[in-house]
Amino acid sequence: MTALTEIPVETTVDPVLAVRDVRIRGQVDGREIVKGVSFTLAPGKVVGIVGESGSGKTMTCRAVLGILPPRFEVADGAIHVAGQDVSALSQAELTELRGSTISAVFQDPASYLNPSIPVGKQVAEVVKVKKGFGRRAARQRALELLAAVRLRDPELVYGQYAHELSGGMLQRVLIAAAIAADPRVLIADEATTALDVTVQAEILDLLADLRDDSGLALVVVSHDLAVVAQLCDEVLVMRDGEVVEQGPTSRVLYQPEHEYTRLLISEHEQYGLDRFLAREGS
Ligand SMILES: Nc1ncnc2c1ncn2[C@@H]1O[C@H](COP(=O)(O)OP(=O)(O)OP(=O)(O)O)[C@@H](O)[C@H]1O
Repeated sequence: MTALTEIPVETTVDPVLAVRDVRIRGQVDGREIVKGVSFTLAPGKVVGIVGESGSGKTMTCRAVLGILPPRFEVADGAIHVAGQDVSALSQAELTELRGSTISAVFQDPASYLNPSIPVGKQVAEVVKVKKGFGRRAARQRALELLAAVRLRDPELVYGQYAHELSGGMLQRVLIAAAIAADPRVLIADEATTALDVTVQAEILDLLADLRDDSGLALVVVSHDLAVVAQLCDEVLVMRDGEVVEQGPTSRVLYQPEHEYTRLLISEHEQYGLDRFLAREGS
């Protein structure tokens, strides 16, 4: 009889996000602005999307979140979130999916907060709506979330208004709101772009901790290769709606095959990517 230990163990984990040959088209002029993007994301993994402005990074994310702007459509391909084909979902089901299974933070956090409601209350509101908590429990959970994103005095921050907080603190509040319903995927679209280098590094560390502690899978969109180098397992390089190169981050950064990737790397060397590459290689 075969010993149990000799039976091969299935190690493949179901992806939490699978994007297959997605094409996005403007319905007015028929222009294809994303021309076939594919990747899969397993729990606890991080995929990065880099490329110049207008290359289709944000539109790809918006398609994944089911929030393309009016008159844009996914013309071809498929998106599965936690095994569900998003094209088969109703608006109500998509709304339910957002926040609870897949969530996002963008640049300019202040614009996502109501200026006249204390920020903690806004996080508590997400907990109430998405988790069905009562008022007191939602407040308690919001305080825990503010602590989890390493805001130093959660009680104080809870009652503050957006204009009283720095950009880095606001981004932490937004991350707290984004993870309030325990999503499995978080999209960070240029989430650290507007922040100074030290605060950016702190937010990237925070995202890495969330990945390590809860198996959160991340999609990190950035025009900054150094950000992607720090966090991502796999990277997609986009230009004009096309993925010109894709693969494990270390391979793409060490042995870029595409001329455009080489250009991006040389442009970033002055921002410290060279230091990252030296550390990885040593
Ligand atoms: N709301 C919109 N209405 C019309 N066109 C849009 C809209 N948003 C994006 N586009 C167009 O879609 C294309 C892809 O834009 P997208 O925002 O995805 O690029 P990106 O790579 O995220 O750039 P950036 O780094 O500047 O955010 C661009 O040609 C852009 O002009």
